[in-house]
Amino acid sequence: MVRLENVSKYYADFLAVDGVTLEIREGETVALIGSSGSGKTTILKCINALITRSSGEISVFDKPLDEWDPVELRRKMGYVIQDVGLFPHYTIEKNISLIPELLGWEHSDIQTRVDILLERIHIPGSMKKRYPSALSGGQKQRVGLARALAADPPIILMDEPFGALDPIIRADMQREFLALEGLQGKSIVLVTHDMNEAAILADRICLLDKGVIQQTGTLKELLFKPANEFVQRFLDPQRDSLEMRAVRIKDIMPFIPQELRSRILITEASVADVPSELIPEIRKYYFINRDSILVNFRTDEI
Ligand SMILES: Nc1ncnc2c1ncn2[C@@H]1O[C@H](COP(=O)(O)OP(=O)(O)OP(=O)(O)O)[C@@H](O)[C@H]1O
Repeated sequence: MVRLENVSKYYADFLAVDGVTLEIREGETVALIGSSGSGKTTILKCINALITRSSGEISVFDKPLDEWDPVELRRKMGYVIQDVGLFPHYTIEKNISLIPELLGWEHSDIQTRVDILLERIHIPGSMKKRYPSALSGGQKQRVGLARALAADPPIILMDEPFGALDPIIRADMQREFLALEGLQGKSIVLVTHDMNEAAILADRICLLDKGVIQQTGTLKELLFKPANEFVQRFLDPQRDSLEMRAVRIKDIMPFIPQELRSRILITEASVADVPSELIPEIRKYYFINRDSILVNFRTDEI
């Protein structure tokens, strides 16, 4: 869907992205993660041609980026950025309509689309004539997402989409994001600083340091088969909570007593997603048996 082959980017003589090779497959969410300045935003901007790479190849739907008509490329990619980037002098409705207008949609089709999207992001239709300054941070974020989804692009690029939100709204938005009709089936590249966010939202995680990919893989792979010491150290501060996210209830079922087992209904869920009243008990059995539980993850089964 989107393929980067040995992509590098220099700003003057500073190498910000160094030989990145990465594929984002149809329908998957890939998180680009790494410390500040590791090149995440630069990679995203290279993908949507906001900046030009210095070397390497990028293709979208198997067509080299340079062969795409810029308007057609925008049609394929929605872009969501941290400070939302809503135009303050345009109403909510107008902000969401921008790309469909650019693409020459009929006025009535645009109106219908705006109403559908507002409903999906749980913003009352009565608010569509408001300006962004009259919205909360979480609402602005949702309108930013609606704008990116307006022309139903198959690819969504998101740069720290929840970065400006306080932790509680952030957690709410992450949950909404996972459930949002309209995002299902899309290929998503998500830039984040937050390993937990990557763990919750992404199918695969691409960890960068100083412009170089250190490892691309599932959360399990990064946790239990780190490619190098950098990966290991990057995950260490949150290792317990990340393990809870990677390990599923069914993985620990044999290690918990029958009485507790009968209270757990969804065995496909990760340990982190069990009902809050069960978490302390499950954690207890998880930590007592941790080595036995994790043995499978350290083998080739991942
Ligand atoms: N226009 C520019 N001119 C010069 N250097 C730049 C420019 N844009 C980014 N850089 C540098 O390139 C490096 C990578 O920047 P980039 O914004 O891609 O990193 P990032 O991982 O997204 O960082 P952050 O998490 O802080 O947003 C940084 O050292 C940054 O200072």
